[in-house]
Amino acid sequence: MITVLGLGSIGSLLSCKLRLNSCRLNVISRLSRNAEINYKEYNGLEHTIKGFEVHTAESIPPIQQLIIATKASDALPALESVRDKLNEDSSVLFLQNGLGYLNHSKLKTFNQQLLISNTNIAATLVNGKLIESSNGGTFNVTTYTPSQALTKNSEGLLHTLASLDGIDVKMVDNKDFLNTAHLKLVANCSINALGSIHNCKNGDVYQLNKDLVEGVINEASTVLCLDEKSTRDYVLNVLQSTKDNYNSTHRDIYQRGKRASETEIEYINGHILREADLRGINTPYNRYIYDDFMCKFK
Ligand SMILES: NC(=O)C1=CN([C@@H]2O[C@H](COP(=O)(O)OP(=O)(O)OC[C@H]3O[C@@H](n4cnc5c(N)ncnc54)[C@H](OP(=O)(O)O)[C@@H]3O)[C@@H](O)[C@H]2O)C=CC1
Ligand SMILES: CC(C)(CO)C(=O)C(=O)O
Repeated sequence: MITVLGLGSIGSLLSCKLRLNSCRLNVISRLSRNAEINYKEYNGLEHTIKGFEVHTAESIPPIQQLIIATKASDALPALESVRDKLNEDSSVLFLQNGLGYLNHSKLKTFNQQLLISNTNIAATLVNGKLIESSNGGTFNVTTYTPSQALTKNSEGLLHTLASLDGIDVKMVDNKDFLNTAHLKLVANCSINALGSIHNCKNGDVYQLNKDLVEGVINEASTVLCLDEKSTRDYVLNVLQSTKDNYNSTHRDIYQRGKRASETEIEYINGHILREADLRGINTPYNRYIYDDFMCKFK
């Protein structure tokens, strides 16, 4: 059985899709929440989704297959909070945006199989209502430890994920994963901070910030050694396919009242700045966006 840790936008979306597929699941939330989600599918169909149990980390039964659906900075503390509920053969899937948050020696103390992924599905939870704002999407998945064979629980978890409506799961090797993660990072570098600064949907980011978006794509492609044209095509495609979404950082700022330093921008534009620094590359557009965001929401 799958356990979803974190009942925000993506955790709720996966929980709803699992329930619509008649899968049994447990969810973990820090707040006591109603075990009911009002879900509006991308195609406009609305449902009230029930039938899953909301637990705390303390009350959750033993976990076989875990999806960590928190923000990047919460992912390791969240995993730690359920350490004693995992068995040796449990499987854990990360899906966070951003890079650098898993570079922690603590992860090596987990014997369970860890899977890392990036995804282009999109959703927003507004006032208790979950709005799906992408027409499905893909999870690019790899094992955290390179070239590991999948365990039974990992296979089961990915098989269930792939059976959900609109969800595609691609198992890739570590090199290809890094490539997809880098592309996704450039999309997030172009969208999340700017969408928050301008308080706009993804679909309006480009028109409002054409020069900045083009500058960020150019810089990030250089830093991450990506082909600039295909990176640009990828970013424009994400902007279009998620045009009705307020990005996940926007929600942290406007709905949760988080400060800039508590958001994922540190692992998004911040990651590019750190990599650029290491390699002596000048990234004025990224620097401008990062500083503007940090100053505006300090
Ligand atoms: N939203 C989107 O469209 C997309 C998001 N992503 C990525 O997916 C990840 C999740 O994003 P999103 O769903 O938007 O984020 P949200 O902030 O909406 O949800 C995160 C949830 O995690 C919960 N949480 C954090 N720590 C714990 C913990 N220790 N125990 C239990 N619950 C915890 C938070 O709970 P609490 O309410 O208590 O703070 C919150 O409900 C992020 O990395 C994001 O960048 C990727 C693609 C698209
Ligand atoms: C794909 C996108 C930009 C969707 O909004 C996202 O990853 C996010 O919101 O963080």
